[in-house]
Amino acid sequence: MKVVRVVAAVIKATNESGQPIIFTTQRGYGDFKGGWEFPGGKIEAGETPQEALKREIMEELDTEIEVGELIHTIEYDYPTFHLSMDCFWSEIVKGDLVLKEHEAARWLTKEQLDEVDWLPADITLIDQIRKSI
Ligand SMILES: Nc1nc2c([nH]c(=O)n2[C@H]2C[C@H](O)[C@@H](COP(=O)(O)OP(=O)(O)OP(=O)(O)O)O2)c(=O)[nH]1
Repeated sequence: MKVVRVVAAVIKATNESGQPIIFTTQRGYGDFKGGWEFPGGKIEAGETPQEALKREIMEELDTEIEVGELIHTIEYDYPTFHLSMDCFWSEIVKGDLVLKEHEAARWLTKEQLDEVDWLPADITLIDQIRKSI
């Protein structure tokens, strides 16, 4: 099966009440349109995962991020391809998260993590994030 190598940013910040919040975006096009995900995309030849992630977030959200630790590499079989997705903790360095490709975005507290319809591959990661924020 074809393997698709993707990187995704779990962007973390703090709300007015001091609670940790996580940024998520809704797909605006394609097979998974309407599903919620972590922004990111495919790694191009010659890039490290961290370089790819910084590039993708700049392209999609006009924002510079600092890429932190790897949370987990999701391995998931979709019907037509295998997804291998490195998910990194990230923080905003500069920019306003402008939605250039996505339909919508939300900041979620730990309690709100179940309020959106995650892409199938992301569900296992959500439990891990809930435990670690
Ligand atoms: N970025 C991202 N992709 C995800 C997540 N979960 C998940 O299953 N995917 C899948 C959807 C896509 O098939 C692939 C992501 O690649 P992509 O963002 O470059 O997808 P795309 O369809 O826009 O591809 P393309 O038009 O740029 O070629 O991984 C996630 O949380 N973030």
